[in-house]
Amino acid sequence: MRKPIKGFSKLSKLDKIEWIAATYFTDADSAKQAITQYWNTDQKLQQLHDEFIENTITNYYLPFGVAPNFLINGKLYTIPMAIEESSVVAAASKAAKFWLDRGGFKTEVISTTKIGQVHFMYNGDFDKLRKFFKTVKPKLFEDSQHITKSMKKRGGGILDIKLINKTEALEDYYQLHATFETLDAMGANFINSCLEQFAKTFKSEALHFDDFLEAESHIQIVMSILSNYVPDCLVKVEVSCPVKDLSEDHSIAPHDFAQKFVQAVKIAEIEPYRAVTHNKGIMNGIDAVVLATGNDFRAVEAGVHAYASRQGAYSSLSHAEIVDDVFRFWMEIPLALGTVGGLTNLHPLVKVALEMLDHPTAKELMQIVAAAGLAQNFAALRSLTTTGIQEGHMKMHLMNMLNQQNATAQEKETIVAHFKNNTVTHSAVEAALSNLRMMRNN
Ligand SMILES: CC(C)(COP(=O)([O-])OP(=O)([O-])OC[C@H]1O[C@@H](n2cnc3c(N)ncnc32)[C@H](O)[C@@H]1OP(=O)([O-])[O-])[C@@H](O)C(=O)NCCC(=O)NCCSC(=O)C[C@@](C)(O)CC(=O)[O-]
Ligand SMILES: NC(=O)C1=CN([C@@H]2O[C@H](COP(=O)(O)OP(=O)(O)OC[C@H]3O[C@@H](n4cnc5c(N)ncnc54)[C@H](O)[C@@H]3O)[C@@H](O)[C@H]2O)C=CC1
Repeated sequence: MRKPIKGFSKLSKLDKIEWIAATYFTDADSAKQAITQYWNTDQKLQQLHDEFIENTITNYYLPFGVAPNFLINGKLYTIPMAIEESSVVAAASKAAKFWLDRGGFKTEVISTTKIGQVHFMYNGDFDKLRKFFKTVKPKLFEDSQHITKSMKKRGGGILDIKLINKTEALEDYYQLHATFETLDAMGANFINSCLEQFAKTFKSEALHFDDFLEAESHIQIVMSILSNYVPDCLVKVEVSCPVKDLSEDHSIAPHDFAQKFVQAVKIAEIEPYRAVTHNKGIMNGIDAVVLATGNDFRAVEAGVHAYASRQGAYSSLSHAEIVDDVFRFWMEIPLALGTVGGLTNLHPLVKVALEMLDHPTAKELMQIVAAAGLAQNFAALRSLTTTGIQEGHMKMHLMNMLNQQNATAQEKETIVAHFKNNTVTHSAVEAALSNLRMMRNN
């Protein structure tokens, strides 16, 4: 029977590994070897990674790939992508190359407002609370000046604070609902610091507000936190071209392709089962760039999916139409991103990614990330509505399958050549490899 451990966090990295290896693995030495082989030989670099999180025992590598040829508002980018799934980078690259000759991606930042809330409980007369809020509002701004000073100088800060009555949904529940402009920062720390200051001022000032009865003056602050739902931090991305220009090969007529493509998008607009997978395809592109640029993909994921449900049912993030023989494919997506703060100035590969993108502002990064998402969606839908997804995906997945079978470099070369003209499936790869090995042994 395994026992819990006390004080694990205080152990050294080596002692943590020793304990894990001894407790959970039948072959403790191999486990230790598997864990420590990913340590970086540069101790300073390793320490930097160790200190990103807590109880770090090793590094977990993700491939860092690039998708070239992204023409966004007339500027050419090579987009860095950190992702484990085969075919995503290839798909983004292929879509970028396709749209390169058709005007590229047109993007526009619609808004950059972020939101934070102080959630509190008040048992009393709402009119008195409203009056108190009006009186205290200037002091909420004033008391947070030590936090907002530099952000204000840069052109950002607190935009507004509102009192919201939520008692119809939950007894005694109110909010201070604040909006912020955080410029090049994702803003979590700035917003949370402001909110905690609002909460402090709000609670203490309530104690001295003359109109409140004794019970009313004791406001209970439940929590102060930014929201990852950012429907007003929105970017738009679009591609379009005459339908006749959609043709690449002659397997499907451009008009038929455009119609089928639009139908596929319409299905995702009205059918949640399909919409989730459709949007997953978009997030293939978005998450990979968000990760490579050191941004918070959980925050982005949560916000994007909430946005996809904003009309009461989960729906497609992207839309398509054919008007006057012009094909148009677009989406609006909420993205709270930073190009300063967080990991952006710390992780050496994030610095590489940001330099590769020409040191973008947060607004520029929103547009680049959105283009990667739309490109991915275009590539997936083109495959789905023409060849089927498996052909391209399995072609890219071939190397993983060969690695699983411990194929040698020479075997890989022969098998890849074989599958240039044959359909890749797990059983076909296994059969081809075993044939090759049998022939060699005879
Ligand atoms: C996979 C491809 C691109 C093959 O497409 P292909 O036509 O066989 O590729 P190709 O060999 O003719 O090359 C054309 C271009 O594709 C790119 N490309 C091609 N191969 C590579 C490679 N090895 N490394 C880097 N880039 C590559 C590259 O840009 C290349 O141009 P070049 O560089 O030669 O000038 C195509 O079939 C495709 O786009 N498929 C879609 C794949 C996809 O969406 N994958 C995501 C995983 S599936 C999923 O999770 C989501 C999904 C699909 O369920 C979402 C949904 O349902 O909506
Ligand atoms: N719910 C959530 O999403 C939460 C996320 N986080 C984490 O917070 C981190 C991001 O927080 P941030 O506050 O963005 O990072 P941060 O606090 O590390 O850096 C941002 C700071 O950089 C400074 N700055 C310098 N130049 C600037 C410019 N041009 N524009 C704007 N600010 C500039 C400002 O002081 C700003 O507050 C992420 O790692 C995220 O994972 C933390 C708590 C909750």
